[in-house]
Amino acid sequence: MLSAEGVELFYGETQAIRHAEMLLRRGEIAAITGQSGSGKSSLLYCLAGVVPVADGEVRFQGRVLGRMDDQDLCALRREHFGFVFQYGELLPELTVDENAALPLRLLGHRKGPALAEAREVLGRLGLGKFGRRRPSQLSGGQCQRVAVARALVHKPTVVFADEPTGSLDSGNASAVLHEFLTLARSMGTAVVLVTHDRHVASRADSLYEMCDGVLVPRAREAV
Ligand SMILES: Nc1ncnc2c1ncn2[C@@H]1O[C@H](COP(=O)(O)OP(=O)(O)OP(=O)(O)O)[C@@H](O)[C@H]1O
Repeated sequence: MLSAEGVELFYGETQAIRHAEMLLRRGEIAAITGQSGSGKSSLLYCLAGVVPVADGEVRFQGRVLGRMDDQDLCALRREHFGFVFQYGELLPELTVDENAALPLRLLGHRKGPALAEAREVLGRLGLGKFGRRRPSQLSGGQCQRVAVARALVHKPTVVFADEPTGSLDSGNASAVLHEFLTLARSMGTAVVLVTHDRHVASRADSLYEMCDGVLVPRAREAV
């Protein structure tokens, strides 16, 4: 469904990704661990078509992202991809419901049905009562759940999650991650999860380690 074939990425003289090979199947949860600065986030951006690769190809459902024009790539990302970042990156002026409904609004859904969908997903994450609050009125864990709801509300094909629980304490991180992966699995959504946390990575179907720009597949027992 999503693949990287010989992907290379440079920032000026710095080579961030060296010939990365990866295959993500429908509904698969893949985790990428590795030291700070090893290139995990950079690979995520390549896979999501956010940065153009210097060499090699990223393919999504048979289409080479690097050969698509900006408009088509944006439309593909909007429909098929979801994103969760370390700090939820919620919009402070919108309510929780409105934040979670954003991807549907960007896809052209009317406000009422989009909010109803958002409330349904928020409810599955235990936030049914918080829809009318602003993000500033939520805890860190609740904000990350809203970010998860926003990433999944449009039932994307794949969610890219960059340290989605990195800002939370370990108990909270574990709970949010469990809810995130359970919801993604129930929707058949694939996840590429970047994390420093090897325990978090052990919940994935497939594991990779990024070592100085080189992506190395790892056996589950190695974690
Ligand atoms: N915009 C940029 N311009 C120049 N160099 C960059 C840029 N972004 C990242 N880098 C460099 O590319 C390399 C990989 O960075 P990247 O953020 O992908 O690593 P990471 O494994 O995600 O790190 P962390 O776990 O700390 O987030 C690092 O050497 C970093 O300094």
